[in-house]
Amino acid sequence: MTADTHPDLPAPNSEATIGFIGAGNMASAIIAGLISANWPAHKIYASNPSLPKLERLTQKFNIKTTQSNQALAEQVDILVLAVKPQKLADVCSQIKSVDLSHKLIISVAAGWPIQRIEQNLQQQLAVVRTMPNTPAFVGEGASGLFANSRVNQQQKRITETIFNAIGTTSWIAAEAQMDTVTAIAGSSPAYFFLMMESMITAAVQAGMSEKTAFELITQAMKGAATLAQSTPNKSLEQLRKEVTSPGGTTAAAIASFKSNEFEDIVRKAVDASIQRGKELGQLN
Ligand SMILES: NC(=O)C1=CN([C@@H]2O[C@H](COP(=O)(O)OP(=O)(O)OC[C@H]3O[C@@H](n4cnc5c(N)ncnc54)[C@H](OP(=O)(O)O)[C@@H]3O)[C@@H](O)[C@H]2O)C=CC1
Ligand SMILES: O=C(O)[C@@H]1CCC=N1
Repeated sequence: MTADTHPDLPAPNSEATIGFIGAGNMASAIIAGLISANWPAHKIYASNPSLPKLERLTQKFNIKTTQSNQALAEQVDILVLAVKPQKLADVCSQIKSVDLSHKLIISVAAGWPIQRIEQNLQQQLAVVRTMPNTPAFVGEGASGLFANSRVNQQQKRITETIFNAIGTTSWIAAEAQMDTVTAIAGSSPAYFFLMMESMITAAVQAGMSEKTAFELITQAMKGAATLAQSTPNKSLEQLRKEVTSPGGTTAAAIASFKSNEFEDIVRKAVDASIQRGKELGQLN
């Protein structure tokens, strides 16, 4: 056996059992991605305190569900911690008696450092800390991944397989950067939604129908992102300048953004998110 193989985990070919503690938004998005990627439904488990969310997942995907986190933790090869950071200590105390040493632990919780997860579970474990985002619901997620030193290559590949099912994945070199990943990728869809909401409000005030404004604005945002991704030889600044005719309409809007310190507003928001991530990682 090499360091890259693990006796209890099959190759990353959807053969392992995977269980989600917490059957909310992120768990549902990842489960939907796994099902689309042909992960067998009978190898996917979810646990949650309230039944309706479990029933919805069973109806939609025919996965296995339980209200017992402990039973789920005992059953699966890959355990995904998908509860709010404020609930993670409770979950850890419910499952710490389970021997997790041969399992891969994946956390999607904001803030919580891997070391704190291990401390709360009272075990040294192979843990991947991840930060996906809600565009995962449409297969367009962006997930940052960080593995501790106990995670082997096979476990890294299986983590990539899971998160590639909901979008793109980027391995992050230092765990300290995970709060930044949260600020710029986990949380950022909300910033873009706020931007689009604000633009729709402005367009409606200028007399346009909300429907037309929605169509134009969402497509413009999607198009700008696609253009940036498909033109790697041009910087974002260059792309921006190509829109901005001297003395034109864009220049007027950009000047207004700048005079209202848009860049400073964005920097402060990202810093606030990073700071909150650090706090969530320490809250009891
Ligand atoms: N939403 C997002 O955009 C992103 C979220 N995350 C992270 O993902 C995690 C989950 O967030 P999200 O899916 O949005 O949250 P949700 O509230 O949608 O899901 C959390 C789920 O956990 C359940 N839950 C609560 N207590 C327990 C418990 N003791 N045992 C098992 N399940 C429990 C809740 O059940 P009930 O509702 O019945 O109480 C709920 O279904 C968070 O840690 C968050 O930081 C990461 C990236 C993006
Ligand atoms: O707002 C939050 O705390 C979570 C983490 C990233 C997105 N939602």
